[in-house]
Amino acid sequence: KVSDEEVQRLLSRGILPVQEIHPSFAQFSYIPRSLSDDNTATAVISMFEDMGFINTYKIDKNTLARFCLVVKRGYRDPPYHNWMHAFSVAHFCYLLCKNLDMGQYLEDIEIFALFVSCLCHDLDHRGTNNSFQIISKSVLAHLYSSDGSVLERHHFFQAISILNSEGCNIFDNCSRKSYHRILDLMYTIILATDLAHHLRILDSLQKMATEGYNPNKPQHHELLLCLLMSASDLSDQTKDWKTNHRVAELIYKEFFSQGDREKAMGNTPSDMMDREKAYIPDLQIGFMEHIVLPIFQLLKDLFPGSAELYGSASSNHSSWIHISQKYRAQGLPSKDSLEFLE
Ligand SMILES: COc1ccc(Cl)c(-c2nnc3c(C)nc4ccc(C(=O)NCC(C)C)cc4n23)c1
Ligand SMILES: [Mg+2]
Ligand SMILES: [Zn+2]
Repeated sequence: KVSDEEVQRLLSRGILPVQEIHPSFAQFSYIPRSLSDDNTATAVISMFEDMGFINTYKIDKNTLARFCLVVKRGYRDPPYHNWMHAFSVAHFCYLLCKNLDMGQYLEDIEIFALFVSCLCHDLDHRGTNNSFQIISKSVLAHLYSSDGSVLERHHFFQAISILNSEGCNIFDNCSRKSYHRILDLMYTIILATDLAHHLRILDSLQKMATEGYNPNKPQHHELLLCLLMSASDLSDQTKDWKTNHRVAELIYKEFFSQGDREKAMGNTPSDMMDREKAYIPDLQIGFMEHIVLPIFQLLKDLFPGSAELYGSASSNHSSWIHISQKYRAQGLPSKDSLEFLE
């Protein structure tokens, strides 16, 4: 799938320092989606280098290059859940490591596993959610539905199968003990990307933030990894308004396609997936109030240095409220795409 020429071409220019990719590459304000697709694999290798993982885990450069290209090709091209989403999620994880003193909270191997999980967390996503797998009786549902988190289990096993393919195992030079620890961490972290899982641990997350993080508690390490993964998965919400509403357009394009398919199967889609019923501004306001803002509030409680992330998410929330009032007043149908925002 990935030729030796492609691997050599990726390595030919050597590992680019992150500053050469963009002067503000390591700032929270940087928009990873502004990078062109053919520079993303190079940027991933630069992030591995900049976080010291290539040295610490003795990663062979050819193996790393091939792994990055195979993971990139392991994504399909739905409107939202594509490689650019995975790349932006991994970039945000990199920002957290560079801007917050993560080493005071987590072991290096946990941060390493988190970054690799971000890259792999939505592998082979089809642009439909877990309930669609069940109602459509998809192959994935047949494989994993008894345990729940159908898609997330698939994403994890896709990552394992990439690691097991020729010349792609970036953990080759790790000890057996580290190898098993990394895979256990990846399983926990990728399964945690199911929003239903996040909602289940929300009380424990609030409790941890209230009593204060205790690096001596393994449970706190696991909870923090889940929180950082969810925050990274939703990091588009902490960027500028242009990114925020562009991403909303992609998500609802994906949702409405699923809704169309559910109708074609004779099923009734949820309102947020029904292009005839969805009022996007209000759906966005609800999602930000129930999911996004609480996550970045927790992050702010645990890492005061991350306050600006809550600030930008909050200002995007205000923009949606302004839009909701403005267009509701004018009675404009919301089922048109979000062009009215341009
Ligand atoms: C962290 O895992 C995921 C998985 C899939 C998606 Cl699409 C997202 C995601 N990423 N950005 C968004 C935005 C801007 N709006 C969303 C509106 C609704 C939902 C949704 O799934 N609602 C049902 C649930 C609460 C029971 C997800 C949304 N979302 C995150
Ligand atoms: Mg996912
Ligand atoms: Zn995701």
